[in-house]
Amino acid sequence: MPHAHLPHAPYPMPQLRLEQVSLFTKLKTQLQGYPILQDISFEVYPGDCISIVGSSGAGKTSLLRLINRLIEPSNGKIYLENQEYRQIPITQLRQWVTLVLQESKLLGMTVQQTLAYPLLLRRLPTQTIQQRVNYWIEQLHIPSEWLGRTEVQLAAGQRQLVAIARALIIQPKVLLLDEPTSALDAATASSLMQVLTQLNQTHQTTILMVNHQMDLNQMFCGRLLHLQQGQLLTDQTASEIDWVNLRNNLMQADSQAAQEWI
Ligand SMILES: Nc1ncnc2c1ncn2[C@@H]1O[C@H](COP(=O)(O)OP(=O)(O)OP(=O)(O)O)[C@@H](O)[C@H]1O
Repeated sequence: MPHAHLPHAPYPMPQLRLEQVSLFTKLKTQLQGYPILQDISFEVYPGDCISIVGSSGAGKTSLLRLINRLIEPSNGKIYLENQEYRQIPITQLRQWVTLVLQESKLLGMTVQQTLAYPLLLRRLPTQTIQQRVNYWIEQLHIPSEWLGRTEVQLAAGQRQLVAIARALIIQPKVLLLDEPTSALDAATASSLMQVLTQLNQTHQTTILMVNHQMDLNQMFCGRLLHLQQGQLLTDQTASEIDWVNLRNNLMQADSQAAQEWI
């Protein structure tokens, strides 16, 4: 979709490129693989803020998992800055492209330990670790009284904020978020989206997020990918989207899917 890339004309190459990516799962009872994603191609440029929408089962989470290389495509290729994914050491790839899942675990650590841990692994000096932890706590408005708490002492939305801070602390180039605001109340969701937008604009951190909350998509995202039954139906900039029509389509698709399940 060339129109979606016009604002990025000065960039010589895309940051991420998916080239005819398909994903099939093969169940023992099936002769043929079951298609989860089919023939997906798109490019992402530094500083893009992209929402991925689609009805339940459309393949949104699978797409994020492919881009984080938690799973491999059955066909097609994924590139980061022109390097094919399989050529990039996995630890390096995950430093550059970080995924925050919907249900994040803090692995029994306190919030303070959770945030410091990725930096300890990278053997950064104690003072740098503390400075970076403090910076992201402040950016995401995480209250200092949470720092000594473990995940059982945090509500789902609070855990989600900490998991996002833990992802940002390693300063990824691309941040992948799976329904980051679903467990948050409206005010916290909106303030998180503002922080993410600011991050996107000031640090050029690229954001790809699955988000069902269309009002937030409309307010904060510059581009939207619409998946339907594993295919990329549209790839549009925010100004090109007919939001009313899109909401109706998604609601209709979800109610049809629900009827098929009954
Ligand atoms: N490991 C797997 N094995 C078999 N089928 C899978 C696997 N992972 C996903 N699927 C199937 O692939 C399809 C897409 O799943 P995915 O979770 O990517 O969709 P989604 O758009 O994120 O849905 P939701 O909005 O409900 O989270 C679904 O039909 C799902 O059941």
